[in-house]
Parts: sequence; structure tokens; C-alpha cells
Amino acid sequence: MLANPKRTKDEIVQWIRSYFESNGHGCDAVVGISGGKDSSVVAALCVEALGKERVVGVMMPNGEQPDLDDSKQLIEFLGIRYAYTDISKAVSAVSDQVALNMNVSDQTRINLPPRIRMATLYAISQSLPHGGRVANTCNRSEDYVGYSTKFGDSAGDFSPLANLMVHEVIQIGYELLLPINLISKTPSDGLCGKTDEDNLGFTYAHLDAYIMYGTSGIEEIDKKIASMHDHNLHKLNPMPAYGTTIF
Ligand SMILES: Nc1ncnc2c1ncn2[C@@H]1O[C@H](COP(=O)(O)OP(=O)(O)OC[C@H]2O[C@@H]([n+]3cccc(C(=O)O)c3)[C@H](O)[C@@H]2O)[C@@H](O)[C@H]1O
Ligand SMILES: Nc1ncnc2c1ncn2[C@@H]1O[C@H](COP(=O)(O)OP(=O)(O)OP(=O)(O)O)[C@@H](O)[C@H]1O
Repeated sequence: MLANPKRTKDEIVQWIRSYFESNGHGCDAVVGISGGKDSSVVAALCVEALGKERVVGVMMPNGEQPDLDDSKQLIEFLGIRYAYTDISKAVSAVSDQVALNMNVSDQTRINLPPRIRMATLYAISQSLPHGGRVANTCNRSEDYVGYSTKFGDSAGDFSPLANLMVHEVIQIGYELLLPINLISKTPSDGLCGKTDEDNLGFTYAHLDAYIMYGTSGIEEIDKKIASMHDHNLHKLNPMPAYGTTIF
């Protein structure tokens, strides 16, 4: 629990400002807007840091998206510029070509859309007149167990929420006065139709308790979290490389 959400919010806003001063002077922040709390909070933080003129929200439905109105609501609420790109043709083009060679696995079906979204965000970012920097919207809880697609939604140029657990992101959302329906929405990856908590097999409350206190209070869940953490650390660590790298 953040002791002082306003202070943390102000610190992140300042951090985003400094990031852009040294890494993207004059360019725009590009945020994929799913209509969930993470992208809503990231977009709002960028607006506070850079001004609404320098934030571009990108809606990327994979065909029909039942909660598209939530993305539109956020974009309207913040008054930011936006782009709309239906990724379904790109997703099926890649998957159809793979299918000519082998069976397309469920793992591929789940992770291809976030990777196409990543490519889309960079395509938009690099086409902006003043250039852009792509926001990563992952939070600490998701990162802890690797609940993201490697080089998909785990990618980005800067990551404002990487050190905030889910319940802390919600606190920041309230601090930013974002619409309650977006902040309190049940998290889902929008990929397989299940909620995050169904997929994970534990709640974010369990996960955040484990991160804070070393236990969720349930031994079986603790083992699962520890195992996911170990198995997915490769998503956060730099890519192993042969030899000694000199930069
Ligand atoms: N030990 C290791 N060292 C280095 N690399 C390793 C590795 N093990 C796998 N890999 C590589 O990583 C790949 C697997 O990683 P990845 O492609 O990410 O796939 P994976 O971890 O299997 O799946 C991603 C999970 O994240 C969930 N997700 C995705 C996107 C957004 C959200 C959300 O709600 O925010 C959730 C999704 O539902 C799914 O459960 C393997 O194919 C392999 O290339
Ligand atoms: N349909 C979409 N349109 C635009 N961006 C998307 C879309 N789906 C996912 N994204 C981007 O990928 C990130 C991860 O999305 P995901 O749906 O997996 O949920 P999440 O981690 O719970 O995030 P959020 O709370 O923002 O929904 C989002 O924060 C957003 O930036």
C-alpha cells in the first residue's frame, strides 16, 4: 500500500518528464489503450508529465473488441490524439503462413496478438512527425510472475509502473481521478477470454501479499508464484550473450 499516493504519482510524473528530456526531447509518448487500468494509468501519467498534446493513444482491437468503448472513454476523458488499428488481418496473415508449415499452437495464438501490437506501436511511434517513445504498461505484480508476452506487451521504451504492484496502480488511478469503471475493471489479457486471476490460478491480492511479505498465506499458491517467478525471469533479464560484451 502506498503511504502517500500523491507523492508517488508526482514522482512518476517527474520521472517521465526527465526521461523525455534526456531520451526523447520534444517527441510524443505512445500508449496502447486497452481500456484497462494499467494503460489508463500510464496514459494519464504521461498526460500530466508531457501535456495531452504529446500523448498518442492507440486502440488495437483484434477484430471485435467487446470493451472498445472503455478505450474510447479513456481517450475522450484525457483528450488525447489517437490511432485505431485493427490487428486482426496482420494476426491471421502471420498465423496462416505459419499454418502452411506446422500446426499453430495455443501458445502462439495467445502471444501473437501482443507481438503484433508491439510492432504496431513502434510503426506508429516512428511515423509521428516528432517521433515517439513507446510506453510499457506492465506492473510489478505481472512482471514478478512473468505474466506478459516476451517482446510483446513486455516491450517498450520506458516503464512507469514496473515498480508498482497492482493494488498500488489502483491507488494511483484514484489519485489521477480516472473513471472508476476503468480502474476497478476485472483484469483480463483479452487473449483467451479468461480473467487474469483465472489464468494465474491465484488473485492479485495473493500475489501482492507474496511480494510484500514473502507469503500469500497459502502454501500451495506460494509454491506456484515462486515457480512462475523462476521460470519467467528470462523475460526481465538481458538476453544471454556469448562472450564478453563491450559497449
Ligand atoms: N528459460 C528460458 N530462457 C530464455 N527464454 C525462454 C526460457 N523459457 C522460455 N523462453 C522463451 O520465451 C518464450 C515464452 O514466452 P512468451 O512468448 O511470453 O509466452 P508464455 O510465457 O508462454 O505466455 C505468456 C503468458 O502471459 C500472459 N499474458 C500475455 C500478454 C498480456 C498479459 C496481460 O494480461 O497483461 C498476459 C498470457 O496469457 C500467457 O499466460 C518461449 O517460446 C521461449 O522463446
Ligand atoms: N485491444 C488493445 N488495444 C490497445 N492496446 C492494447 C490492447 N490490448 C492490449 N493492449 C496493450 O497491451 C497492454 C497489456 O494488455 P492486457 O490486455 O494484456 O492487460 P493488462 O496488463 O491488464 O493491461 P490493462 O490494465 O491496460 O488492460 C495494455 O496495457 C495495452 O497497452
